[in-house]
Amino acid sequence: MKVIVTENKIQGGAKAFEIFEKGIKNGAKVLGLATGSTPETLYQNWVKSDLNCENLTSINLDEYVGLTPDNPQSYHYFMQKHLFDKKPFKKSYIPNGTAKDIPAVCKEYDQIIKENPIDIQLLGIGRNGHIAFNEPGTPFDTGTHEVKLTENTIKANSRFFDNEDEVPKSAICMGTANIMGAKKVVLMAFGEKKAKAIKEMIEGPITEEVPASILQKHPDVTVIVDEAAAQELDDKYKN
Ligand SMILES: N[C@@H]1[C@@H](O)[C@H](O)[C@@H](COP(=O)(O)O)O[C@@H]1O
Repeated sequence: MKVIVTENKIQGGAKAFEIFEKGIKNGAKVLGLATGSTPETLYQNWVKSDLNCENLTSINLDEYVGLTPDNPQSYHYFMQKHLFDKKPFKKSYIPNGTAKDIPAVCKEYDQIIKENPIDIQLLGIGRNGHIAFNEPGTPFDTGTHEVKLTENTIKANSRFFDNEDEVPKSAICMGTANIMGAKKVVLMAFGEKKAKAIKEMIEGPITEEVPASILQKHPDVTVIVDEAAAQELDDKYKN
């Protein structure tokens, strides 16, 4: 894995945007996109840029079950607000968390990804090492599926909701197998709360208990971390 340590998340967002911009200029057409507070600085750079996205397809990692697209906590809403309102894409896919038949939505999503292989996949990371909503213990070969969120994740994500009870208990998530199928992966992490997960992902054993550790097997991963998230890493990763 290539590790880039930046001073702070503003610089990290600028670095991540550089990678996406270069990739798109070199022909990337399908982007795997992510939500959460981490990619916000990337999207800030993106909307300020003159990059035209009208020929691009986006495929988001996940969506909460039960939240409608107009719910401000939904990932549909997040993407609209942070990117798509200002940079419309040719086609944008996000799992439908309000569908009656969730297994059918998952099957369809796997098919969408098969037909639109992801050129660059953006990721954040959870404090317990989860990527998208692939929680510890999720088999590495899983495709799109409904996930029961762990107490850990519900607690961590409750900061976006009025209270913890409002956090949905499950989500639809592109599985680890789909993430590993992307040609290139860019993972961002900022802040000391991510330091342990970053260390385990890069230096620890590859184990389903740390979902992000599978990325050690991916041939093209760039990790962008600020100094706080990099603090537990071996010095050889610090540039
Ligand atoms: N499903 C999302 C992940 O895609 C994200 O990486 C993680 C960390 O979020 P944040 O970037 O806000 O720390 O939160 C959620 O669980």
